[in-house]
Amino acid sequence: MVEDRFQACNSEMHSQIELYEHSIVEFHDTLSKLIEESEKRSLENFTGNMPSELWSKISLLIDGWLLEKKIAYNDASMLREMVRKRDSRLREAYLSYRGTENRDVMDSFLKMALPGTSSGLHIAHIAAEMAPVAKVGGLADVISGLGKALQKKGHLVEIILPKYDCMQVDQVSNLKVLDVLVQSYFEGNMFNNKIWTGTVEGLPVYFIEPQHPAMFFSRAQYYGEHDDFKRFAYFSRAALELLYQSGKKVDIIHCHDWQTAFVAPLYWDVYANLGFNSARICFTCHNFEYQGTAPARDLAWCGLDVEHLDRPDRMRDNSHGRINAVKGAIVYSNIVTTVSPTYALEVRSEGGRGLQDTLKVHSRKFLGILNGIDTDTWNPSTDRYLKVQYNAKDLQGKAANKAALREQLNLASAYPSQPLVGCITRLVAQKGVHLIRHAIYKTAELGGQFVLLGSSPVPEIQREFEGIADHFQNNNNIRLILKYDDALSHCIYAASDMFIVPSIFEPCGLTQMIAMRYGSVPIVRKTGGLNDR
Ligand SMILES: Nc1ncnc2c1ncn2[C@@H]1O[C@H](COP(=O)(O)OP(=O)(O)O[C@H]2O[C@H](CO)[C@@H](O)[C@H](O)[C@H]2O)[C@@H](O)[C@H]1O
Repeated sequence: MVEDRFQACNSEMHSQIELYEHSIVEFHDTLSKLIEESEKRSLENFTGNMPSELWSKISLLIDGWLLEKKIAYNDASMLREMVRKRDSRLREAYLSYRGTENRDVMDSFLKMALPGTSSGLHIAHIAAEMAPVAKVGGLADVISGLGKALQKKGHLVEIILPKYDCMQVDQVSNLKVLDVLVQSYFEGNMFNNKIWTGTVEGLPVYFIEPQHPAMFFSRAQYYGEHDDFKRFAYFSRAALELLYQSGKKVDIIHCHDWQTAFVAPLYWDVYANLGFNSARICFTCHNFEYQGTAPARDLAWCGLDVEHLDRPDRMRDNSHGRINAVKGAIVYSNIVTTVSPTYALEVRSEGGRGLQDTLKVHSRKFLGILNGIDTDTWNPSTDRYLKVQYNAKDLQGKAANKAALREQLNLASAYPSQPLVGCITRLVAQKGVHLIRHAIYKTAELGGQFVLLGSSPVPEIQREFEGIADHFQNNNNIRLILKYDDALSHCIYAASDMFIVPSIFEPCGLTQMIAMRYGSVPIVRKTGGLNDR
């Protein structure tokens, strides 16, 4: 009897739960339809105000989100206030979400708008590289690694990149062109720019495709063009124009290296006067060897005032009459960072490559922060490029990867314990090419194995290493692979026992950190970030 009543009660409860679940499913269906509908409208409101109909949709989206995350209505009062006041940051987050269909974007914004988690900022990185979609070297790793880390902390992060014809489009999800053209100034004219959006590593990215006759980013390579200064001055201006015209209320604009250093003076001398002044500018110099110099008159191309800026305390280079983009960013940014504390000390003297005095004048806003690596991308226990995944507690997998690499590169495999030395680098003077060469010959002499993966933008260095590769062609202990190959780089980190980084100077260095993550012992010169931990 009691049992029967219990059964009846139980089944009633079950049907109630089902009903409840059903209504939530229905609610979400309706919500998705609404979102879909609003997306169909393309981005016609991209530059204008949103009609109240869309604000109702935002409000509905928030309700769904609160329900999903089980957040009490009262805790969300700040969010509701933002809807009531038509807060532009909310509009911004919604537009980014619509542009990318990435739930993380909306999630991180909504999270930040809740009381107690209001540390969230709207951060826009303007950069020339981002891994894995457009990578030449370490700058690319930092843009995605730092972007992801900031997003995890609840900040709304967006990246603005050039739309290179040679970028790895298969690494972008939901790549699509927006139904707007952003016009930007260059050399006395206005040019249209197509704006593409997509998601890379969970981060919303805007790609700018200039409709300029010089086809700035359709050159089948990222850098090394005769008009690089022009290409990136154009991009810096167009990126700011995109932020300005979309009405974004960004808190931090973070620019990187000489290619986007123009952003700092452009922002304060041109855009702040137009009322676009909510942001503060952070400039990170990943390498003071590259400063972006040109005759002073070339500054006018992107709309900067040559007379105003061609002065020793502004953008004039400290040792010749040209203007210097990195110097401009140091003078004009609110905060200037470089990528390790030791390098930050080194660049205050000769390491500054002529900018040491400028850094001294601006020392109060200059600091070195050690880079980190993206531990999701560089993780031997999940790395899809590896033959066998492994971790610090189970190094069996490392031996299997060593065997696999030996087979792939046709190296001797009779002695599993024969040490394998790895090196992955851009082959430029900074990286100590003569020491790398020496290490290759010395390893061969001592009976070890050596695998070098690298390529050089300097034709003489590339030729020299092609010569060494030929020399060891029939040697089954030495292999030089002189190209860029992301998948192979993962396999080398996993297979090697030791990893050399004999840099003459090194602002931070990421390869020694990745090597450690893969259980390969780094052997480095004590310089810059190689001296820090
Ligand atoms: N042929 C190849 N194939 C595949 N992958 C390759 C490759 N050659 C290099 N890589 C990869 O590119 C990255 C290079 O990192 P580095 O730290 O050496 O940066 P780089 O000197 O380019 O950049 C600058 O910026 C970074 C970031 O701030 C600083 O760490 C550094 O000191 C400074 O010089 C690593 O992820 C490496 O695996």
